[in-house]
Amino acid sequence: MDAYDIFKKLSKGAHFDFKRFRNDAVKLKMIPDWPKPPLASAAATSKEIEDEGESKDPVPSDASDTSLSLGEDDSGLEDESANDLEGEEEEREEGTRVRLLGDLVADDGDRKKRKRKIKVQGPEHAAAMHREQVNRLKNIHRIHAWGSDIPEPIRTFEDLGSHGIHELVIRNITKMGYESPTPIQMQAIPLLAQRRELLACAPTGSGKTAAFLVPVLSHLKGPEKRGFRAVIVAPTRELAGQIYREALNLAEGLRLKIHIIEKISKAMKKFGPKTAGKYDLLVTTPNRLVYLLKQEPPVLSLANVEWLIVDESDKLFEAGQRGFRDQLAVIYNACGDSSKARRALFSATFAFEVQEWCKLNLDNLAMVSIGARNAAVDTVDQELVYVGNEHGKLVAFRDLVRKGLTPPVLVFVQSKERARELFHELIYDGINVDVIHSDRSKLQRDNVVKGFRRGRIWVLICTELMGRGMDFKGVNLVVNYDFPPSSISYIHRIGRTGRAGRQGKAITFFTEEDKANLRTIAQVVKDSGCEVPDYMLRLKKPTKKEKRSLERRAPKREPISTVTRYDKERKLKRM
Ligand SMILES: Nc1ncnc2c1ncn2[C@@H]1O[C@H](COP(=O)(O)OP(=O)(O)OP(=O)(O)O)[C@@H](O)[C@H]1O
Repeated sequence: MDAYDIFKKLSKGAHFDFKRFRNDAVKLKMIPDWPKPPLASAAATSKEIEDEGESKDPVPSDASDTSLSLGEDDSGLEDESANDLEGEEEEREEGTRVRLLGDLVADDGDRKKRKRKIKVQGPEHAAAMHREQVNRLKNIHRIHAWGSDIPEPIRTFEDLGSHGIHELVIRNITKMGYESPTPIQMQAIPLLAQRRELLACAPTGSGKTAAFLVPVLSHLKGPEKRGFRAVIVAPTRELAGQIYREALNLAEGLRLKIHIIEKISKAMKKFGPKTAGKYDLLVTTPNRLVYLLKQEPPVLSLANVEWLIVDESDKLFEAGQRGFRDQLAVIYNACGDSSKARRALFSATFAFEVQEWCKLNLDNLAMVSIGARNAAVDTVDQELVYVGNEHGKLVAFRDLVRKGLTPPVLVFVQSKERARELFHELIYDGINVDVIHSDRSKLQRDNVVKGFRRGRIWVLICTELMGRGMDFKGVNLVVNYDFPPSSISYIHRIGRTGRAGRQGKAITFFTEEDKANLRTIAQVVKDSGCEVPDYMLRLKKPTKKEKRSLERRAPKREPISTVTRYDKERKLKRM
């Protein structure tokens, strides 16, 4: 048996790529060296190739650049010829001999296999491949979507054009330096562009604001002088202010009139019947809006509203804030033709009650969730530090300062009083520190936020007020001076750092008082990839009742003061 025979035997049933091995075959004088055919014939259909295979003529003159394949069709996956091939196959008998090289022939023993493979190709095959790619994209970005007719996620911002997004908005996205869409933007924008009602849940700092602003602004297109056509509701005025600024940036050039309700008294004068018509988009907290709507006659009209967006929806629905559902009903009912008004709710954390409410109230609901629900972002390096007692917290914080803090730093405490106390302790330590809580005037709050953004304030002491939605670029460290009341609060607080893919750090102090919630929060820390001591995960789980009571009432703590009770008692004894 010579090499030729061996090759013949070995190549039986094999795929032979004529394009790749033609030179070798010519060198071995297995086939004559014909000139290359023009491209047109290289693109000969599979049917032609198969017909050749049946030909009596051993090597037709234009066969040299076609791939003869067993088990595969190289005519192109989406080529209709694949379908032709299918028909052809049915008529063939088993055991046909197929030409491999020159006069080399092999029994087509793989006939059945080939039949099956060829059959799945064609338009259905292309559709299956496409679905597979979409699924892969969703898996990579951990996009989960539920509902009927969910559109495909976009891959790039260029794809927005095919979803009808206004070209000026696309230009503004680029101007803002956003290079590619975040997972929530990939899926939520096409859904909202189809005017679907939506419940969306995506991690802190993952670009939810743009995910709703882009389709809403694009839908508004330009000024229409019909009054508000979109309303965005957020839980705090600081967050409303932030959304307002992002809306102005994304809407540049659209000439839309975007308004934020800062002061009720101002709004009362502003929205007279003559002026109300000139606004297009309203950003507000629910209390202010409901107050204005409940005036007789209502101070503003939502008769032409087409979009109602709720940011930080689970905060607004939180237990004890039962009122918000009623407020939302007041707002929604004020939207003239409510069937025209589409609603979308966004948050970083998922609440079962919100989902149930949406299922009950929203029309043809779509739900999107990115990654694991109620998880901390994995870009934050987290640490839980036992500090013994209240005095230990001050010592530990001063130790952090001594070792060198890299500003900006956010420090969370559980109440306004404690925010004040900590501020008075730290103000003499020579660090640029300030404090924000709901007792400070609006002007003071605005100035503090501005100062922190501009780097004038290095350490900002705050209450839960700053926990939601606030986007301070480059916060390096979050310190939970007081243990958070729940894992949800923990996720939002530490989410002020490690935003938009940046790295961040979070340090959480705990004492004996915080044992009840320690296990739950330690689990969140562990799930996001950080280390926690095993004993924490073995602690007793808090009951639902305990959890709820902790959420409502933070543990009573010693005042924040360098002078401890022990020192005070000793001082008194000496007197
Ligand atoms: N596609 C993008 N590419 C880069 N940066 C982006 C993109 N989209 C948004 N950002 C930026 O990411 C940061 C976080 O965005 P945003 O405040 O909307 O987050 P979020 O998901 O609403 O967070 P939170 O849950 O804390 O409210 C912002 O500074 C925003 O400018």
